[in-house]
Amino acid sequence: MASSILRTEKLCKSFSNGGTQQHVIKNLDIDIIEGDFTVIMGSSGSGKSTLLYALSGMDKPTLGKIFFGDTQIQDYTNDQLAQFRRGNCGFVFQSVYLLDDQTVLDNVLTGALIVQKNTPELVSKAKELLKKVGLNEEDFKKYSNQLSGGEAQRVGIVRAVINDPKILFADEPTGALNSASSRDVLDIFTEIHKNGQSIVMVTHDLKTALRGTRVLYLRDGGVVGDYRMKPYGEDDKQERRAGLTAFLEEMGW
Ligand SMILES: Nc1ncnc2c1ncn2[C@@H]1O[C@H](COP(=O)(O)OP(=O)(O)OP(=O)(O)O)[C@@H](O)[C@H]1O
Repeated sequence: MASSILRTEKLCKSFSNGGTQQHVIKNLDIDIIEGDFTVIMGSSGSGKSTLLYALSGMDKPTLGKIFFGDTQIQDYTNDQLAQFRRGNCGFVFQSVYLLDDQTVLDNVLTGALIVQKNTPELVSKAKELLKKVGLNEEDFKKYSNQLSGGEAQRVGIVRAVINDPKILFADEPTGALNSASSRDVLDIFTEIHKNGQSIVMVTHDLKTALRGTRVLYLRDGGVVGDYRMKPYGEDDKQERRAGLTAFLEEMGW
């Protein structure tokens, strides 16, 4: 049976903007299921990134509870949250932020060494993952200014999964890429998900959302729509697109 990996109870996140309180997330109860590829959508400013940051321990909620498995993380200190993130979460953002003075391989290893020992097995794993995303031995020695945007994002994904995170969080991972690179990156997400990785991804892009198995639609600080799809590739592409489009139209997207 599908089990919950991340759950919120009455989650609230507010910001003080120019003296007024802006309530972005309001009493939100959601349940993220292990093994799902959950996509968070909603109009601009609906709080998608805010929710992702709260769920992943990058930011603290204003009120409410966040359960990661049986562990509640909402009252963690910044140090505890940092430790929690290192042990449980991987992150892919629109901008990759590779270290300029390190090679591709060292960028991946630097992320890994935060929680793992530098062993020949770790180096082999990093190389194997880099090869899986289409990079070769020559690419491993390159610096970030020698990579295309798509290549850099693929390195970013390897860096995010090298520590086997329980959840991979992504915020508009194809936002800065052209359509060919976007497709390559989305194919990698599909492959990672097929291998059992739980993913939570924010996007405003239909093609990206089509890769998910569940789409949560945010409005007025809450989830107003919850749409399910089969894993990508297991159904007719046109029907899948038509189904998701109809759902999003109903949501007023
Ligand atoms: N650190 C912050 N301080 C103050 N206000 C913030 C902060 N972060 C987000 N907000 C506000 O919260 C609201 C939701 O922002 P958020 O970035 O979560 O929306 P979004 O749905 O991801 O938007 P977009 O699709 O445009 O990226 C916005 O009005 C934003 O100005």
